[in-house]
Amino acid sequence: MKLNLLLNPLLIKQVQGEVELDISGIEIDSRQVMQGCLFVCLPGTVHDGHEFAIQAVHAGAIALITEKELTDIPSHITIVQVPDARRALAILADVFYGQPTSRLKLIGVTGTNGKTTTTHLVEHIFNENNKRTGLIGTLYMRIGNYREQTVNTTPESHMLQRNFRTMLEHGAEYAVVEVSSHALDMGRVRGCQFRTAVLTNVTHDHLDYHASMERYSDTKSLLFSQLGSAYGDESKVAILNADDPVSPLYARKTAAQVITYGIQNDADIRASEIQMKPDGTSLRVDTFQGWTHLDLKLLGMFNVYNVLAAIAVSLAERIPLQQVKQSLEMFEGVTGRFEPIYAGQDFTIILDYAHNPDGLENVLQTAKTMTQGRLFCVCGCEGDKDRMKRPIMARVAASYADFAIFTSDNTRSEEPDSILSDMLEGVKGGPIPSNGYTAVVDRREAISQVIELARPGDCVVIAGRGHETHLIVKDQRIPFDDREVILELLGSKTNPALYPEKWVDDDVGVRAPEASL
Ligand SMILES: CC(=O)N[C@H]1[C@@H](OP(=O)(O)OP(=O)(O)OC[C@H]2O[C@@H](n3ccc(=O)[nH]c3=O)[C@H](O)[C@@H]2O)O[C@H](CO)[C@@H](O)[C@@H]1O[C@H](C)C(=O)N[C@@H](C)C(=O)N[C@H](CCC(=O)O)C(=O)O
Ligand SMILES: Nc1ncnc2c1ncn2[C@@H]1O[C@H](COP(=O)(O)OP(=O)(O)OP(=O)(O)O)[C@@H](O)[C@H]1O
Repeated sequence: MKLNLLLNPLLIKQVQGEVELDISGIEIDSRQVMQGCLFVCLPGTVHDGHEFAIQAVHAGAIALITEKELTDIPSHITIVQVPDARRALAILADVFYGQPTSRLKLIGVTGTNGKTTTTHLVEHIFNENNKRTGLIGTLYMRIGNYREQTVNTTPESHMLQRNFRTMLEHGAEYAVVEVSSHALDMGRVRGCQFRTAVLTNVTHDHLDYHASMERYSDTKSLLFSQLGSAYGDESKVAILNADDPVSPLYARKTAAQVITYGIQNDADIRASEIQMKPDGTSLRVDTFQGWTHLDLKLLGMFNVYNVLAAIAVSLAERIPLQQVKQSLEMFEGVTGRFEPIYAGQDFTIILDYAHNPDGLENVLQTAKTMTQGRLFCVCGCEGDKDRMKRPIMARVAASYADFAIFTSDNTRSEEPDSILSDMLEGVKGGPIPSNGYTAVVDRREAISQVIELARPGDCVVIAGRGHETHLIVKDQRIPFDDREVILELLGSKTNPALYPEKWVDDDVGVRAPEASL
């Protein structure tokens, strides 16, 4: 596409050089630049993209979008100075990829927990009902059998728009996308024409970035205010969790029609008669399209909320309730989200992605209701992220589990001991139940200990990492997959020849190591 066409909608401070250029792509990372690219210099949290402009030119960039004047750039390179490079990036990406969201029916899901599960539920229902649907989120971008890996839950706007374009090329009618608070804050979804916005919930997370819950909640509400205030042929819908206290404020911020869902409070779509079983959940759902009974394979009250949100999205798209029911009852769950791992052992192991207080509490609450014996939990907290949630998560784990092992997650630049100390602050001397806990720095060792402790009827929750296959330690990505570790350790436990004699003791109290580092 010609640079001058791309620049048309932009507010520009200054242009230096030729604009009748053919642009082959848009890039924000000098290491990804190809010949003929337009390189957008973004100020970042670690670096300033302007510092890499010359590398981008050497890699093949023929034009630059900048916020500052650059001095060392060869004169044949076009430099376009704009007031705000991030805003410019969103507009450029939208134009470059042919405004794909004006042709896709776009559904955005935001919230602290449940985005991945809800987007997968929506994708599943839509695909089952012959509405070809693409998905973007923490796990991947996918449409049909085509998949691409994503670095962020919500990619930067140039990647996002490229993904939408790919979906259109694969025949998508709908796109369902997880919208993180970081993405809303950084304007990654600016330019996206959302048709439906969904809120799962707002609870404590990411306060390293957003600083306060007020700020975090305000950022999430942007998805709803950005639905726009025009009423065209297509009606915009905001789907809100009636049991979350932020919802009335979010309703006020949007001009769209509102559908509420919930369990406790009055709602347009409401679940009742909820029964948790070992292999699923049954419930009654009352909607503005009548009522039905559901027998889900999903476990957990939190998943009832995710299902209600997905029902709301589906009914807004006029999919009949009975068809929604049939699709939901076939849904098997999402990888690493309350996923039972079975390798012939005589106790339950749940692999889960809960990495904040509310997620962990929900998961352990659910696990407790299905457990006849003792409940064990392995969990950790990430380094260089929200320190405030560490003691809270430890307290949650120790309150619900009969025995909790605190261990390492992505430690990044921090020392594992220091993260564990922060966690232990939450259980030391506080008014928590007298359940046992310990801290084991090595994650594999922590999982090994808990598996050895488990006996028939017990349940082990390995939380925090779900689908992840690497641990980030300093600046290294070290292969570590909880699922593989669990299966490997179960292999030795379920194989009697390898079963270690020393673990035959059944008394957790005696075996629990000291509750200190
Ligand atoms: C805090 C944050 O969001 N950081 C994002 C940001 O990185 P950054 O600001 O640190 O970038 P930087 O390293 O300072 O570099 C600044 C600029 O220089 C460029 N650069 C840098 C080095 C170089 O050699 N050449 C070069 O051109 C970079 O590409 C960038 O454009 O821009 C990068 C490129 O788009 C993102 O990948 C990166 O996300 C990182 C991986 C991240 O962890 N983000 C998290 C906080 C995040 O966004 N999470 C949410 C979900 C959270 C959740 O719900 O759990 C998400 O949507 O993923
Ligand atoms: N509606 C919900 N309410 C509370 N906790 C939930 C809910 N849904 C899922 N969880 C818990 O949160 C974990 C993450 O779920 P999911 O991946 O669907 O959320 P997410 O919002 O996509 O998370 P992330 O943004 O970190 O990728 C699950 O493993 C489960 O423990």
